[in-house]
Amino acid sequence: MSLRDEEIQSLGEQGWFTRASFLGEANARALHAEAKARVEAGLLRPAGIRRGADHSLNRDIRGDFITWVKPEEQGSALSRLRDAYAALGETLSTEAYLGLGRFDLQLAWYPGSGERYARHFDAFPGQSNRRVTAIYYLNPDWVPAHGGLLRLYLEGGTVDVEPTLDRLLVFLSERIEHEVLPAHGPRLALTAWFYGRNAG
Ligand SMILES: O=C(O)CCC(=O)C(=O)O
Ligand SMILES: [Fe+2]
Repeated sequence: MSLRDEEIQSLGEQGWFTRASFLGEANARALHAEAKARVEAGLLRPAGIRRGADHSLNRDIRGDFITWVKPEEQGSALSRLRDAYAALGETLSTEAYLGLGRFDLQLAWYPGSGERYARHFDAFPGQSNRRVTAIYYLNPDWVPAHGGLLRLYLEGGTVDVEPTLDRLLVFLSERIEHEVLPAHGPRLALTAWFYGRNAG
């Protein structure tokens, strides 16, 4: 894969870019079916943020359900996405000089009863080797009333990204604070966190 000039420029200047169509509709629909099957098989667990000494989950801060996606069968749509993310990481390293290494892949599902994920960073300078966050959205039936927009907090104000089928969003994990607004329809995404090349 290759990055467009405006994507490299946006990443360098603003710390993010989005591409409305990443793998094409047929691939996106196949991925949606595989992701949904994992949800329906009961493989996802409440994410949440640990709250104090009792370690209970604060679902008001983070209401999604997640599972880590391990390397999967060749030929599956998920393995094609993993390959596409690997190619994205290499391209970001060569064309945007980001020096990325391996990545973790997570499937996240918001059932759609108003769950959200409060404003946060994915990484803090010096505390983590997470360098780049890439999110691929899988919501074929999304309409504005479903909400679940990803709000980015930028220097000049906020930008809201629609979690529509086949959309890719890429941002610098340490630089872009963001928030998932309440989801009133089912919301699926596959997120990759890329680590620095020298990370353990
Ligand atoms: O799904 C999204 O749009 C963002 C999720 C998120 O911020 C996270 O998992 O850290
Ligand atoms: Fe995040």
